[in-house]
Amino acid sequence: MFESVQDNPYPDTHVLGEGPEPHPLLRPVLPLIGRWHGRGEGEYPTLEQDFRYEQELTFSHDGRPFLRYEARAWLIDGSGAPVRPAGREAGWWRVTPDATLEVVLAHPTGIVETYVGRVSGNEVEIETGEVALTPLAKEVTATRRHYTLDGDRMTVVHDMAAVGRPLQHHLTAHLRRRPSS
Ligand code: HEM
Repeated sequence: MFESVQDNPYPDTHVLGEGPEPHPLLRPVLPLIGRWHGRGEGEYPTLEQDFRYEQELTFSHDGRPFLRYEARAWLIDGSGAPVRPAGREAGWWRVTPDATLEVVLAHPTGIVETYVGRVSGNEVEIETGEVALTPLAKEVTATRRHYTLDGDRMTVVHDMAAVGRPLQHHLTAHLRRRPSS
């Protein structure tokens, strides 16, 4: 039987002050909540060329002590015109009672990462515990992300150890919080 049902009574929100009250354990990560958009630059020693990209991130919650996270990026040319879609990822940022972050991220490239990290003031740092790869995924053995928040601005630096190279810079993005709508 297909019974008629109502809208989900537990929606996510990415706007503080709208929707469910944030769980008290989310206090250290409240500044992340919102939609962010900006530009970045990337490199890796195995790549012939550096690249530029644009990226959108969303951190939202449903009143429980974790954030839902989603990010999409696309490459841009020197004039800022879109070239092609690039990295996408989605996952969950759990905040424990001692304010440790436990993060799980999944990528369409066959990579799943678990991270542990901390918030100190305006800085958030997470480092992989484990990286799982599907059979055709590129070899990634570790990654580290550093977020620096300054009100409605956020800088994200992403280092990775991949394809036989030690942990080093892959991406830096400068994002602004989008006005809530
Ligand atoms: C903003 C997000 C990202 C962008 C814009 C980006 C962009 C790129 C680009 C342009 C390349 C060169 C190959 C190609 O043209 O596709 C590349 C390679 C690569 N990226 Fe990223 N990337 C992003 C996120 C990530 C993440 C999250 C990971 C790992 C979890 C990752 C791992 C790799 C690896 C392993 C390579 C291949 C290196 C090689 O085979 O030499 N990237 N990335």
